Amino acid sequence: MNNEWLTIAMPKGRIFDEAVELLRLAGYDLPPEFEESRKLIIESESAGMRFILAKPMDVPTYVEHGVCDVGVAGKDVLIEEERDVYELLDLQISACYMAVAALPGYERKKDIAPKVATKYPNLASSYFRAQGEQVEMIKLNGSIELAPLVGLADRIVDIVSTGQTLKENGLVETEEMMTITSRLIVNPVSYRMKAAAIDEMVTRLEPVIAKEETSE
Ligand SMILES: Nc1ncnc2c1ncn2[C@@H]1O[C@H](COP(=O)(O)OP(=O)(O)OP(=O)(O)O)[C@@H](O)[C@H]1O
Ligand SMILES: O=P(O)(O)OC[C@H]1O[C@H](OP(=O)(O)OP(=O)(O)O)[C@H](O)[C@@H]1O
Repeated sequence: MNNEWLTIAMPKGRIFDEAVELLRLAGYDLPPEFEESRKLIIESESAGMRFILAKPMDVPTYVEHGVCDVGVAGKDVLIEEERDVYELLDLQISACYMAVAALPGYERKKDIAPKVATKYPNLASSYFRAQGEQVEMIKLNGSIELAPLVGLADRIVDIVSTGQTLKENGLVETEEMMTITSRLIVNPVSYRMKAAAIDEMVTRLEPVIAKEETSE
């Protein structure tokens, strides 16, 4: 393994294709096996880069521990995970937003803390704390919209993109909390030791992001 190379933590799933496209537009030569393979470590000799393919929620962990120099992670994941990493760039991909939702007509009962189901307990707790509202958090790992339907929770905090999941499950959005996009993050030590390669990456990505933004 060449230690001069940049090691990049890429999120598998939704963000992956858009992140790969951005890197290719920035001029990085990525192997065609990227999109097809089941390999979890992929190297590009011409780009001088090694990619590891991780679960989106784990990307900041790989970067914080320094096994990856940089990574691509949703702002939602960065807020939830609170890892010791620097955020370098808003890549403006995989845009969505975080919202509070409930069954129509839901009203908070006096003196009882409402139950909130979410995949993002830290993010949701700080949001409600900032609002001065006491809630009981129920951590789920997916199918969050199910919780109010079966009486597990009064409200949910979850990502909304098209709104289709809320609609099809008869839920309504009560508060829009924050917009979410994917970010380029870096390990603080890597940022000092591999400053030239990381700065070059930012310099190459910036015009591509701006161009993508104006073409939307
Ligand atoms: N509609 C959406 N739902 C969820 N995440 C979205 C959506 N649109 C964009 N995103 C971004 O994609 C990331 C999640 O990607 P993905 O759904 O592939 O991972 P995941 O939630 O860990 O998946 P799973 O647990 O289903 O494997 C989020 O962190 C968010 O930044
Ligand atoms: O507004 P929409 O376009 O409908 O997208 C939002 C839905 O997508 C995500 O779920 P995902 O598909 O990742 O499944 P999950 O429930 O297993 O997390 C998210 O948690 C919402 O449920």
